[in-house]
Amino acid sequence: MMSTLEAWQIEKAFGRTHALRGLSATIEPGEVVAITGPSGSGKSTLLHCLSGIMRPETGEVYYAGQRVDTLDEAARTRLRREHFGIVFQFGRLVPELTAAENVALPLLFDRHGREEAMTVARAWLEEAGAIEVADARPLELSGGQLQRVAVARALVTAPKIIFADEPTGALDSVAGERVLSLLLAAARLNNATVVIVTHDNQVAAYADREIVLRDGVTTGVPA
Ligand SMILES: Nc1ncnc2c1ncn2[C@@H]1O[C@H](COP(=O)(O)OP(=O)(O)OP(=O)(O)O)[C@@H](O)[C@H]1O
Repeated sequence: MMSTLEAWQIEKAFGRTHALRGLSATIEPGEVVAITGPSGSGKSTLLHCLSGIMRPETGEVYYAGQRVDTLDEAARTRLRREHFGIVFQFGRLVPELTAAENVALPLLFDRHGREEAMTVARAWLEEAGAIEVADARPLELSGGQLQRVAVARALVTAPKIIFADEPTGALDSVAGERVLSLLLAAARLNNATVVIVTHDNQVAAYADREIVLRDGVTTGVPA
């Protein structure tokens, strides 16, 4: 089974809004997949269901052959910490911590010693082109720097799958392209799968495959 990710007929509603309406998708190990589609078509909801942040109401989600959607919160959190890395649009770094401490955090949760965690964190900041801001706090960083730190944090545990929700959405095209190529290069180092939600056709062009959503289901027709 390896690290295949599968969704079978998943449905998720928020009140009367049916964000996902029976969506099925399979993502193979090592694939780079862009989830695209118009605003409100369910892209982020799909990412949240695949990554175990959210549970669909019906349908099934599997990671490496293991059912994910029926796991309780603690087990899904453990799965995310051990196997997944997640990059959000605005970094979502902890403001009180330095960039290096933010990157080290997943390792500290994983019970690594502080010194080792900081060494590995700095190595990933170097890889992400953000070593010069290692000791700065998030409020002192530009959007591009924030996202490079967020990428380093997502990769520090060598995840099997990297989920990114509009990782370049807050950046201009030059900074966005830099963050994206860095994310993909780092993923390749680990043979990781990459699942990116994006509005941006340029970002989608980097993907091996596009999953196009419309009204909570996949469509073969590009948006
Ligand atoms: N937490 C929530 N509470 C209520 N409604 C929600 C919630 N999350 C998503 N929705 C609704 O579900 C639908 C799908 O939202 P989702 O964020 O998945 O779409 P999207 O394709 O990622 O949109 P965008 O490109 O604008 O980010 C939308 O109508 C949205 O308003």
